[in-house]
Amino acid sequence: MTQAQIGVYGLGTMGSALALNMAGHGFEVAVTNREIDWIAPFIADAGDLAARLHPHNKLADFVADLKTPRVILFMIPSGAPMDMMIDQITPLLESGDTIIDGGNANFHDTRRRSKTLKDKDIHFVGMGVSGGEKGARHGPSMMVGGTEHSWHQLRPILRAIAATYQDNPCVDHLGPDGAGHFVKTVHNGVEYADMQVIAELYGLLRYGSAWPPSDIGKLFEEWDKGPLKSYLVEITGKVLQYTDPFSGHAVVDVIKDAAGQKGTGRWTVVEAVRMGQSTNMIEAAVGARAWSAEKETRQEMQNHFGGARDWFTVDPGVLADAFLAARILCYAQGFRILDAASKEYDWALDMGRIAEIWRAGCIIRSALLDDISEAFADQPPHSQLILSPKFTETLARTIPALRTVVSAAVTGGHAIPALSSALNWFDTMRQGFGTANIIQAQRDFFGYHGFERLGEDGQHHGPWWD
Ligand SMILES: NC(=O)C1=CN([C@@H]2O[C@H](COP(=O)(O)OP(=O)(O)OC[C@H]3O[C@@H](n4cnc5c(N)ncnc54)[C@H](OP(=O)(O)O)[C@@H]3O)[C@@H](O)[C@H]2O)C=CC1
Ligand SMILES: O=C(CO)[C@H](O)[C@H](O)COP(=O)(O)O
Repeated sequence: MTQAQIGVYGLGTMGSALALNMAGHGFEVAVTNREIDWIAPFIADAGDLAARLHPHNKLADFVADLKTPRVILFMIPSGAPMDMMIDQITPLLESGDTIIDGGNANFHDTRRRSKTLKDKDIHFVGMGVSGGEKGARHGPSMMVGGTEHSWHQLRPILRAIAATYQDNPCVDHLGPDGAGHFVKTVHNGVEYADMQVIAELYGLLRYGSAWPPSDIGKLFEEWDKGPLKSYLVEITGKVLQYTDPFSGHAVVDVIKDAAGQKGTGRWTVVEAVRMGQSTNMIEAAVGARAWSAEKETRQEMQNHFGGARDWFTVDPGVLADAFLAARILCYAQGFRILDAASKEYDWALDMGRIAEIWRAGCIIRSALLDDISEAFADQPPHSQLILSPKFTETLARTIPALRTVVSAAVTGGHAIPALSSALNWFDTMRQGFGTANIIQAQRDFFGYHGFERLGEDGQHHGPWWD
């Protein structure tokens, strides 16, 4: 039998879909799984593609079936399982082989693993994969970090299986070691914020204007035909129009309002803060998920304070503009963190290229990303999207709508952590002279920390120390 061109370890949701995608593009794929009972049913369900899938029950046989230098993709949970598998497989590998972690790993782990394996001349690739099961099966967006050697090995396979946008595969080598996983982490941070904004807009229409879920779904369907076009808007439109077969209610009404989270949103926030940045929309989204999980406390609070919200009468067109403004600000915050990390880790991330490979296949794909890639091509001042001529005009036009929505919602007692964070960030950034002079005066007063005087060099102290 021909040797396999790539091995896929982990036949869960993502690994099995990626293996089928590769086989569907003509690649010979060796496959295995921790629980070997899953392997035979996977092959049985693969139909014609089974001819190019090489199942193995033993790790040593799986490795031996691979062409050298070997390429092995792991699609398993991040953290300890990945370390354990690296320990198991490394003794079976040879110089020049590549291990890929396609899971949502913390990029610090990826950097550590790349360094450790480099000493054994094994290459380690941290690859962000986005698009969920369907994306993995029919075309994901993939963010690759690692060595040029590995990219050379992987490129033909990844370009073949990736989603395409105007014939351009949504995959690229973004930088060394943790670059790919960091970009995926920020992708997910943006995903959290965009989802939270959508949930807040839904809440305003549902609880402020008493729109039934199906009507809100139809509005999202409309929005998906214009500048707000995106995968998340599309699926929200669909989700809201489903009826629960058991109760006959809208499906959203039978889903517990407590959101899960696996860590990537939180990592985005932690890294942003560690680098002296802030991404208050993503912080708001991570926080909102955490608060949502405190359902009992919220119910107790409602008993004490009441959960009533005022009538909210804002035109859907105004909501759409507010959404567009918030979405621009959300992406802008994501790209600011990417820029900061790129400088700190010397990754030389190409922001325009990242926007390009996010245009199809991934969860945050949206019409706006096309404009963002063009905005980066024009080199916006200070690399800031909010200063890009491509967006300043749109922001000037849509911020009044965001202000209208935020003011009405806040006055009416509607919780809108992400929308209000977006506006707060915008208002902070448009003040050439803010209020941090007071912070500096306080710091100097209580701690002799010193401050800069306007137009003068050096550190100074206030008259309170004379
Ligand atoms: N689902 C999604 O939409 C996306 C997921 N990801 C990431 O992809 C990775 C896989 O996710 P997904 O396919 O959804 O997960 P699943 O739970 O569907 O599958 C997990 C796979 O990992 C294996 N596994 C679990 N624990 C271990 C272990 N300790 N050692 C070896 N193998 C183990 C499982 O084997 P077994 O069958 O024996 O349990 C199974 O093959 C994760 O890192 C996830 O964050 C990335 C993008 C999107
Ligand atoms: O990577 C993904 C999408 O891009 C995964 O679906 C991930 O699980 C989403 O994060 P969370 O589970 O925290 O919502």
